[in-house]
Amino acid sequence: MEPILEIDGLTKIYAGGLKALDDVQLTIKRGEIFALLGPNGAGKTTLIGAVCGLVRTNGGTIKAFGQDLTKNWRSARAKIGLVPQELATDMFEEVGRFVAYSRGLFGLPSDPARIEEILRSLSLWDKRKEQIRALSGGMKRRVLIAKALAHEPDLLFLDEPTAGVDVELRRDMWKLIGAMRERGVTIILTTHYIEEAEEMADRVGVIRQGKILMVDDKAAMMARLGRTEAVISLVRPIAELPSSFADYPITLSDDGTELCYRGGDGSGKGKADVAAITKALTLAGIDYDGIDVHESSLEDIFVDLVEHSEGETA
Ligand SMILES: Nc1ncnc2c1ncn2[C@@H]1O[C@H](COP(=O)(O)OP(=O)(O)OP(=O)(O)O)[C@@H](O)[C@H]1O
Repeated sequence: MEPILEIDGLTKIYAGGLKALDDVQLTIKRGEIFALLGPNGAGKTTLIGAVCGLVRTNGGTIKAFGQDLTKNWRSARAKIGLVPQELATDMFEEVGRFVAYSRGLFGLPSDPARIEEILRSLSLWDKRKEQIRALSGGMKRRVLIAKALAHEPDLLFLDEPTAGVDVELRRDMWKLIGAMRERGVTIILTTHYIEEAEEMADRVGVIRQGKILMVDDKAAMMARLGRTEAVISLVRPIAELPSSFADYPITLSDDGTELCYRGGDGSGKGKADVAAITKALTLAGIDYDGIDVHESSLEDIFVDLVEHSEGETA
């Protein structure tokens, strides 16, 4: 199927000379949820801004729905929704009017039934006559989502959709994002909460200093870069590792009471290694009284990736 968004060689240099996007290559498939992960200042918002026509780029191409955005910006932009990080609007505006108004901005006729459906799905219907300034932070965020959905976009950008909201609201948001995907909306979200990417995304991209470090299916990324860590506590300290353990990525703690394994590839190899090691310990007459096994999460992988690339680019 034709990708919904194709970004090629995209570069953005801000006025002060800072390269916020550096030859970015990214293809988004229709119907997927794509999570863009990156530390502060990595270029996530700039990338979204470039696709949404808010940031003027210095080079590269952006094709959405098969159209070159630099040549045919308007019709493609009408199919894109953006939920920005912050509300930049007239805070005295009424919720309902604010949301409904955005259809007109994209040349769509008014559709009160559709607006009602969106407001109800976000639990905003009862608040429709309230001024935006009277809402809580989480509710304001829902208003931003409602606004972005009002013109029925096929491609939706959510810039940090759950930053600063409480856990309950975050879970509600995840449900809502899942429901949008059910409707066929392609979703690109940026997040600091790796748990969010782990929960929601089909694919994950990692960006740092304007460069995309890696893009992969979430499951494939965890399988390829995942690690197993295990700490085996010994009953009595040993002076050195028996030579039969030489093939395993194990270290012995300084006091000789703990074996630390760090290996595997996220595919189950690590657990099999740990099982084999415990068997070998028994054979060697070394008693142990505890095993603590930890499979790496997307968070561990992300931290690893960003730290390594820091070493490379510093
Ligand atoms: N208008 C601007 N003028 C100059 N520099 C800018 C401008 N906007 C962003 N930058 C810089 O560009 C870099 C990328 O910023 P961007 O906001 O895209 O990052 P981000 O990944 O969205 O960060 P965060 O997670 O903190 O929101 C940062 O170093 C930022 O300071």
